[in-house]
Amino acid sequence: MARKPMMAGNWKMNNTVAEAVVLTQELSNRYKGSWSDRAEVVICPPYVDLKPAVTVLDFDKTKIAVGAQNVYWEPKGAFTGEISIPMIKEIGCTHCIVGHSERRELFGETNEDVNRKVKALLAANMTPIVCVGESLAVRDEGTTDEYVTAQVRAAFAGVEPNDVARSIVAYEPIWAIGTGRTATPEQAETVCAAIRVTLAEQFGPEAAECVRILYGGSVNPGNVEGLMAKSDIDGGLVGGASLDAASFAQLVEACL
Ligand SMILES: O=C(CO)COP(=O)(O)O
Repeated sequence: MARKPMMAGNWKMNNTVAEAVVLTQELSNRYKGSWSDRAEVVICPPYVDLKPAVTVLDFDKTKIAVGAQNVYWEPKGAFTGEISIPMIKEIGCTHCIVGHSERRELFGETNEDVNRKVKALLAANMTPIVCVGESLAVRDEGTTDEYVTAQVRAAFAGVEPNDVARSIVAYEPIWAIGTGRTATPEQAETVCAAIRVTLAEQFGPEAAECVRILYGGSVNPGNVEGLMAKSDIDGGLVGGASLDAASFAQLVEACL
């Protein structure tokens, strides 16, 4: 089954509003939706940049979608410092990263939190980009597949197959994030294939065949082609290289 490739940029905690406007203008000048029948492009800026990014990118023109990097599952209330799904949806976000390893490691996000966020986003008809990935210690123990597939099962526990089918999974080995040390295409494909097998076992082969599985971790214009050539890798979730319009454009072109 042909899955539409996706290139997603995770800006992390980078770019003020003024900087975000410049970068999104550069992106908008480059794309103008010319590739949109062959790939989906999403950028995930910090919260304060979301509305300016939606405005500048003008999805109808560029087909570049905007996602948040995190969200809380309750719709409103006394949750100081949190941002709700209705808030990001109203300003035009369609996607949201969930369970990034930085949120799990630095902010104590658990598999249960990830599951709540995934369910709440799907209930709001938004697209979760669910991040999973092992530490170097887990890889050295030889239990990567078990660890990552357990994260996938936990993230989608209790979710209906048709909702799983419209979700995105991003496999991001922690040891490859921001380190310049990319997983080899073979290493990445092995885990992405294991993720798809797990999804098929849990939710049926049809749903599993629809799920886009992205690879993330030091993706750059020099290594993207080899990764994208793998059958279970449907795109990338990119940090550093998404902060520069020219290099992000190269990544998008590589997945067309
Ligand atoms: O964490 C990542 C994307 O979510 C990957 O970051 P880098 O591309 O900077 O390694």
